[in-house]
Amino acid sequence: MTWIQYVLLGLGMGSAYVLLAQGIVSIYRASGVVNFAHGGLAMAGAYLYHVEFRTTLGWSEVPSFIVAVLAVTLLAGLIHPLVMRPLRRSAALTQVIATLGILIVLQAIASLRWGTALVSAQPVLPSGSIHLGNDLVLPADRLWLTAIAVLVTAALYLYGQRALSGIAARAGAENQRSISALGWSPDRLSTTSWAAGGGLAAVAGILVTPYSGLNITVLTFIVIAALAAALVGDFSNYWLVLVGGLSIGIVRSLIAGPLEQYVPTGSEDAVPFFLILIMMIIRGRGIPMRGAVADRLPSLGSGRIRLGLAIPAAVVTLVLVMFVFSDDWNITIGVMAMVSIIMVSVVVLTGFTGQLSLAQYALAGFGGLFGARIAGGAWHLPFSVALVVGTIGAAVCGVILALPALRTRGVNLAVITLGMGLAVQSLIFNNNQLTGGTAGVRLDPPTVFGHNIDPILSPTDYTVFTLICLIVVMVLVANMRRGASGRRLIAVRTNERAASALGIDVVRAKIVGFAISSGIAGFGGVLWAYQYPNVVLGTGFQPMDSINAVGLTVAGGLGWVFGPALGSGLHPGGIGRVISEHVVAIESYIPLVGGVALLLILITHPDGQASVIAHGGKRIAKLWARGPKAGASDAAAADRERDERLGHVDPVEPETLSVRGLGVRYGGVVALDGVDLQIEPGSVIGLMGPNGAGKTTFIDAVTGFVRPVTGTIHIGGAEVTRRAAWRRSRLGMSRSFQSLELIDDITVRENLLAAAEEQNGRHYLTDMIWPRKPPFSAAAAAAVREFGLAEVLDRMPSEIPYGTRRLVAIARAVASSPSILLLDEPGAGLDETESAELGRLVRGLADRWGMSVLLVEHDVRMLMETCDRILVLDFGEPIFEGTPSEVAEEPAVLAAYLGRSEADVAADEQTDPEPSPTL
Ligand SMILES: Nc1ncnc2c1ncn2[C@@H]1O[C@H](COP(=O)(O)OP(=O)(O)OP(=O)(O)O)[C@@H](O)[C@H]1O
Repeated sequence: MTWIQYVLLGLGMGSAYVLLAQGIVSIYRASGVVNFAHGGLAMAGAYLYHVEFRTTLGWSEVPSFIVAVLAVTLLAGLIHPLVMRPLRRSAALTQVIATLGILIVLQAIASLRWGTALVSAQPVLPSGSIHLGNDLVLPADRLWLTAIAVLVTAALYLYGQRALSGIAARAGAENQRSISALGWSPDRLSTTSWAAGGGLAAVAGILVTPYSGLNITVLTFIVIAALAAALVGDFSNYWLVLVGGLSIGIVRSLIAGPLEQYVPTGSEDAVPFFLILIMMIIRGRGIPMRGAVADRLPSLGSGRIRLGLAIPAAVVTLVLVMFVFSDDWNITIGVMAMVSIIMVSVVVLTGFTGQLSLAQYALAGFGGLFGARIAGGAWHLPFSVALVVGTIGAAVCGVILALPALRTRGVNLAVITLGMGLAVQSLIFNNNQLTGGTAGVRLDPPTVFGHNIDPILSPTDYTVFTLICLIVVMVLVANMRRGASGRRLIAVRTNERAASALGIDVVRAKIVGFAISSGIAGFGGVLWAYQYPNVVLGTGFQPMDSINAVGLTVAGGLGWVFGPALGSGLHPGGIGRVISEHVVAIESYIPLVGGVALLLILITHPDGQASVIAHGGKRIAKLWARGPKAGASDAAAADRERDERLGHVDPVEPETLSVRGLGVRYGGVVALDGVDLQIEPGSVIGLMGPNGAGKTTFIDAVTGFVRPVTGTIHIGGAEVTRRAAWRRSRLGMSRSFQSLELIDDITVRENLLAAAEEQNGRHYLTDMIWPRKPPFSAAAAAAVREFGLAEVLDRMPSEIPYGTRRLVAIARAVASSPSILLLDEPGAGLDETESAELGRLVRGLADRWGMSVLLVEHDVRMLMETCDRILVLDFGEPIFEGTPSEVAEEPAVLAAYLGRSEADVAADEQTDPEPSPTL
């Protein structure tokens, strides 16, 4: 009986999640943005109603409710044009971070106006109990709440299905242009959805506060449950969101009730996280599907350390700290250095690897926890050991965190990591037995080489130490960026499909990215923990700190190693604290200033302060040198000469590709059925067929991007049918993509290097100490020469003409010296002369390099002139295989192209025996 009672009680809280989640989904459906500030809007509504209007002004319930909901509706309606609209062309990552910036601002305003203490609130809905018999009592307010949730769900569903503006809003999330073409203004629709979503958030906040209590963090983090519910409905299906939200409410209620004795304390807060985790494992994909839109990502620095600037800057800072500044200033600089180290972990993970984690302070906390357990408590091991153990421990935790990231990406990963941060805080950091609860763990003062650097007694020494640590971490990460491992991580961030095709083990790259980033966060966490004699994990490493860290890193420059140092100035313990103490008392305004500054920077310079400095620096250097520097051009010429010297063609390892009975289905669509093909070394086999015949699917299946339902694939004697794409690449199979899929964030040279260099896991560590920019392999150098790319090697792919980019894509596929090369419409978009030249180059790859080449092309002339044999597909089935002249005369082929019967085509042939040049 108790169980049913708890289920009924859980419906109440679950309904609040549903209301919040439906707001998130409405905003997402219209504008494509996951609003992490939704809990902040709910909080604003709740404070306005319960504190401002009901308590302070003494208004009655109805006007308080109406005005509070309208106020938040207006606020959300303004957020769109003021913040989100200017960012509509920015990276999805930037937009998510903008919503985090809004959350920071809302929290800062709420804390200034209403403080941080927990406020209890009067019930809003009619109270009383409904007796259901058998001692079952259902509080009437929960029933009301559930009814409201169901009604709102039904209303949203009907609006989305029936109302024209609802349908247009839904279409707008996917393609803003399509709805403009239909005469709707995407901006107005998005603004309306933001306003409506905000209103719903306010309703949810007002109604849920009597059960949850009210302070600035409670409602902010209820949003995690709402995000989990939204995820159940895949941010689109309102009814599934209802089921998800109610289920989370019920499970939480059961955990707080009859299941309490079986689960650790704090488990109810972890429920949404585990639900999200399960959803990800069921729904996620290892590699994104073809057609997944490559997002524009924040731009990246080159990782080059300008010694002429870096050494003087480091020396001056250290001299100032040691001999000029007071202890007070030095404490601030120490805080900024420690925060910067944790933020460098964000650069590695989000900047370089493209994984948005909102749990970096949880990882820093693990570092602090392991370090404190080793150095405090019974062990009493030295500070240096604590640093090592904290770093390694956090890196191991990061590997565990990486597991869900292997099947998800982008915003979903942000949701899951935010949930994880909260779960870690509830289950681990607030657990008395593990962390000493509010008393914390006592630590001995740190010593380095026997020298006491106690942060309380000698803060300057501790600051000098943390600054040296920051410099070392920055150098290691800059080295990594310049080395093979940096290229690999960036390839993964930019395009997982292209990375796999280059032989990069995407899974390993992500795990390593998480491990290195978490190790750095853990290292920073140990330093942070040692600031105090007693480390209290529950308050020292909070989920909101993780959000701030990402925000500040973006403000500083997510793609630059020195970005965190710039962003850390906006940290509450940073420069603002000193100004507050010595100039004007602004301490309580620092979070607000930080949040507003973040939003302004995002809108004006989405790539952060570092990008402005880096570009300004480049411009000054150019002016200074008045033209390219002699030294630089000498180096470039030397590079070129060395590449040229290597530029003779070594034949590749000869291998035959054998495909037997290949079949692929996409749901009900049979994309390929029983296709056989053999390609011998030194030959070019063409694959042709009308649009949708299955040509790209064939390449996808052979190279490991789509799993076939029937058939086998062999490279030489080795069967590879079930092997991952990157493994096939390493066995000598390379491909190009119809849509090129170049790695746009690195230069052409780095694109070729990423393909050509040996894929060795050891580089992830060695690069940090000694990054390598190896000369091109013989194959890559020959490709550069044959494809005429020497002049564009040091340019970004986006800076070179389209035709040259197509050549870069092929050169990249050739750079690893593959035995088998599959080219997917390499000539698309080229004019006749360029196509003819390309055909000759492809022929050369078979004749002189000895490759087994598959050429998919619509340009029939190029196929006829280049291929030894041609296989023709139609509706996924092989209809003919033969020499080019046999293909040109085959009625079945002409019939497939012309959409006519074979008999008609044969009859035409008799009257006009000339083969059609266009087929
Ligand atoms: N991810 C997918 N989900 C469902 N169907 C798909 C998917 N990808 C391809 N298809 C379908 O499979 C069939 C073969 O498509 P494919 O792109 O391989 O043809 P193609 O010959 O390469 O066409 P094109 O010349 O236009 O590039 C088509 O009917 C296509 O609609």
